[in-house]
Amino acid sequence: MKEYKMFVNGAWVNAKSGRTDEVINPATEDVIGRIQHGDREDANKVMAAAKAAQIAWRQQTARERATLMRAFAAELRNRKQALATLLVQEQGKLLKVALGEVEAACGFIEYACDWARQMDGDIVKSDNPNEHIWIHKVPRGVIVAITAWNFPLALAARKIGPALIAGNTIVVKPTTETPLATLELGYIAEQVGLPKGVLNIVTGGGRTLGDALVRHPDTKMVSMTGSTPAGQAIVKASADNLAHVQLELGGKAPFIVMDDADLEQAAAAALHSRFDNCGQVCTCNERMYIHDAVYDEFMALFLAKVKALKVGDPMLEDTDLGPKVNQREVEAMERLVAQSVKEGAQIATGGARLKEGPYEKGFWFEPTVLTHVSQDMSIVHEESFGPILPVIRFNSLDQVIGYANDSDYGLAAMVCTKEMKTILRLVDELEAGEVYINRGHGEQHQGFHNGYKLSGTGGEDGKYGFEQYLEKKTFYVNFD
Ligand SMILES: NC(=O)C1=CN([C@@H]2O[C@H](COP(=O)(O)OP(=O)(O)OC[C@H]3O[C@@H](n4cnc5c(N)ncnc54)[C@H](OP(=O)(O)O)[C@@H]3O)[C@@H](O)[C@H]2O)C=CC1
Ligand SMILES: O=C(O)[C@@H](O)[C@@H]1OC[C@H](O)[C@H]1O
Repeated sequence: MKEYKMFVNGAWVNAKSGRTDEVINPATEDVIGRIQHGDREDANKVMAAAKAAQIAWRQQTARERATLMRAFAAELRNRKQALATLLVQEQGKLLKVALGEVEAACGFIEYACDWARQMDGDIVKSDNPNEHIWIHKVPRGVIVAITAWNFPLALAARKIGPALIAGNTIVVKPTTETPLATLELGYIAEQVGLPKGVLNIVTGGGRTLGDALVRHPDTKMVSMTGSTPAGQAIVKASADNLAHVQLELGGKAPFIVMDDADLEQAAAAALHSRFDNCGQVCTCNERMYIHDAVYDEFMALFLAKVKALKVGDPMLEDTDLGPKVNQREVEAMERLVAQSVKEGAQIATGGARLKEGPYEKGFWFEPTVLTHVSQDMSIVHEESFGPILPVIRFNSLDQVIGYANDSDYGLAAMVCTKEMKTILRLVDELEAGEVYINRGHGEQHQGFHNGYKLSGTGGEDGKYGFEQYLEKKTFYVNFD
């Protein structure tokens, strides 16, 4: 087991409180790490360090910052196996998914580095003679990054990359559930010679340390990934300093199989998009709509695939699902299934927590498919963020667009169809920021990960995500 301190101003420090928290392995319930329990006092110290460091950091050229960050990404890649193993231990994700997460983290940083010589501004003609209007893009200052437990390393890199290339400094607060791989980034910062105070990593509860960071007067932007309630609390807390807030929150993505779909392709995509990372991906297939004309054929294909899924040791190559991340989450699965059955749903497969034999320790749940589900049931509207899939039949495009939009969320949607008219209608009518046609979920760095409704605000990734780490400054230069 490893003891971690907080990485503040280039040094490893203890929390002022002297308190620590344990991190457990969700597959074994073993304690695998101990972290500092930071709080409001620690927030002031780390913000002062980040603010002081930002002056020299923004004065470096973007190319110099990118050179350092490319070295950072290269060292991250050098440590891929060890970091992936740590991600498996703290989050329970499959080793192959964890290896992909480390690569995604490298990619997020390298994508940001590509922007180093793309940052531009505007020169605009003035209405006044002998006057220029210059619109400059400048860094915001200190960025606070708050991340969730499902892809902790990638979510941190997604924010660190653009923040630092744009000339900001950053304070990262990972979730107390899965902070270890993120803390390892401090050692990489040391190794590549990132100036002190540019990257800071602190640990502690969101409602205490996180809240103090959000409220701090020197916080110029908060980029948070997590649940909708936490995101809403952050917006309220940021009102005092009016920090720019970028939120990636909950989702309830519909997976729609039209009557003209390639059913084998659709079944494979639906399976991956529900059970990837044990259903703990924000863009997962959270509710599936199957056209009446293909329902029986599709469900026979799909259920056979679900029943073949293997739940077990996430380190093993032939495992399909690891454990849920903690006790609270696996109990939430039990609650959701019980409530669904009470409301009239039927369990087509799965439905129970695994507790016997190799599952005696850990937080295991069966891959679950619910049928005879109606649109008004709670499972169709409440995010499960786990291996539970309600299935609903539909008989027209109008009906299924209405079902899909009947949600407080609007992060992602998946639609299997070959019909161009259908796809073009979805551009206009589907209330989701990210739509996948004929494939399952999986963003790319150059896209734009953008939640509608209660799924978030601001969006991140790509050109539009990078731009949010820059502020505009307009000069009216008169030379009469
Ligand atoms: N849209 C997207 O891209 C993604 C969305 N998610 C969503 O995240 C949720 C699961 O992640 P989970 O970690 O449980 O989410 P939480 O909202 O519980 O926590 C996310 C982060 O926010 C912190 N936090 C919580 N409350 C506050 C607060 N009032 N002020 C400041 N910080 C706070 C947490 O700290 P701590 O935990 O230490 O208390 C944690 O670091 C799901 O709803 C999922 O849909 C997940 C990944 C991606
Ligand atoms: O946050 C999520 O759940 C997804 O955006 C996930 O996070 C990092 C990966 O690259 C994405 O698939």
